[in-house]
Amino acid sequence: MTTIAVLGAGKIGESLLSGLLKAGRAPSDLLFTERFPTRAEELTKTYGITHVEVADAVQRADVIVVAVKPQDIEPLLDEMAPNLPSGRLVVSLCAGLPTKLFERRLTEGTAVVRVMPNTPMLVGEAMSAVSGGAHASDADLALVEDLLGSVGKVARVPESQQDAVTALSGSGPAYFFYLVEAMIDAGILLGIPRATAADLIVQSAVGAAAMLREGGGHPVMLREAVTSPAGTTIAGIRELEKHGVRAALIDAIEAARDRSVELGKAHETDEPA
Ligand SMILES: NC(=O)C1=CN([C@@H]2O[C@H](COP(=O)(O)OP(=O)(O)OC[C@H]3O[C@@H](n4cnc5c(N)ncnc54)[C@H](OP(=O)(O)O)[C@@H]3O)[C@@H](O)[C@H]2O)C=CC1
Ligand SMILES: O=C(O)[C@@H]1CCC=N1
Repeated sequence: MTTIAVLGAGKIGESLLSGLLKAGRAPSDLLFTERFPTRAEELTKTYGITHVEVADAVQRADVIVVAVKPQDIEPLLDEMAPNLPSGRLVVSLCAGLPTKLFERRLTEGTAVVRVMPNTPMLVGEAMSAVSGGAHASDADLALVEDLLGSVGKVARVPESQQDAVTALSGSGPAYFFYLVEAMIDAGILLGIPRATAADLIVQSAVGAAAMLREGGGHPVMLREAVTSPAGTTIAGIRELEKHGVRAALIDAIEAARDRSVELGKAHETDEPA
C-alpha cells in the first residue's frame, strides 16, 4: 500500500487527509507533520493518523505532499533535502511554486508533481489540476490523479497554466462563498431571518451548481431561462451590470493569477519560474 505523508496539515493538508480517509484510505497509510504539538495532537485524535517529524516523513512515505504556505517553503526544503531518499514522489500543493524549485533543492532526479486543489476536497468535491515536472513519469502523474480522483475531479494542465488555474479553481470557492455571503446579507436587508436566508441561498447555489454540472447547459442559457421579460431577474441583472460585477470578477481573477506568479518569483534564483 502507498504511504502518503502530508507536510503541513493546515487547511488544505487537513482537507486532503480527511478526504482520503473518507474515500476509504486506512489511517495507517497516512503520516503528517505539523509545527505545533497541540495541532498535531488534535489531528491524531480526530483522524487516528500518525504525526512524525519531516525527516521521518520523507524517509517513510512513498508520496510526500507539501502543503505549507509558499512563504514557509525554504526552511521546509532545508529539512527535506538531506533526508529524502531517491525515488520518492514529491507532490506540491503550494500556490505559485514551480516544480523547478523542488527539483533544484531536492535529491537529483526527484519526481515532482505540481497540483492546485481546492478546499471542497473536504467533501469529496475538489477540483484539482496536476502538472508533471521534468522527472515525473506518466505513472507518477497517474498515481497523483488516482489519489486526487478519490476526493474530486482532476484535470491535467501544462505547468504554464498553473497560476491561472490557481486563480480560477484554487481560489474559486472563496469567490462563491463571498457571493453567497453577500446574497444572505441582501436577504437580511429585505427582512428575511438570517437562517432562512442562508437556507434559501445555499440551496439555490447547490441547485445552480447541479444544473451547471449535470444539465450540461451553457451558463448563459441557464441564466436566460430564469430571466423573464419585464420580470424580476432582469431588474437585478441591470444593477449587476451597472455596478460592473462581471468586470470586477475578471479583474479579481487576474489579480489572483498575478499574485500566484509573484509568489513563485520570490523563490527564483538563477532560473525563471
Ligand atoms: N487553503 C486553500 O484553499 C488552498 C491552499 N493551497 C496551498 O496549500 C498550502 C497550504 O495552505 P493552507 O492550508 O491554506 O495554509 P495553512 O497555514 O492553513 O497550513 C499550512 C500548515 O503548514 C504548517 N507548517 C508550516 N511550515 C511547516 C514545517 N516546516 N513543518 C511542518 N508544518 C509546517 C503550518 O503551521 P503554522 O500554523 O505553525 O504556520 C500550517 O499548519 C499553500 O501553499 C497554499 O497555496 C492550495 C489550494 C487551496
Ligand atoms: O489564497 C491562497 O493563496 C491559496 C491558494 C489557492 C487558494 N488559497
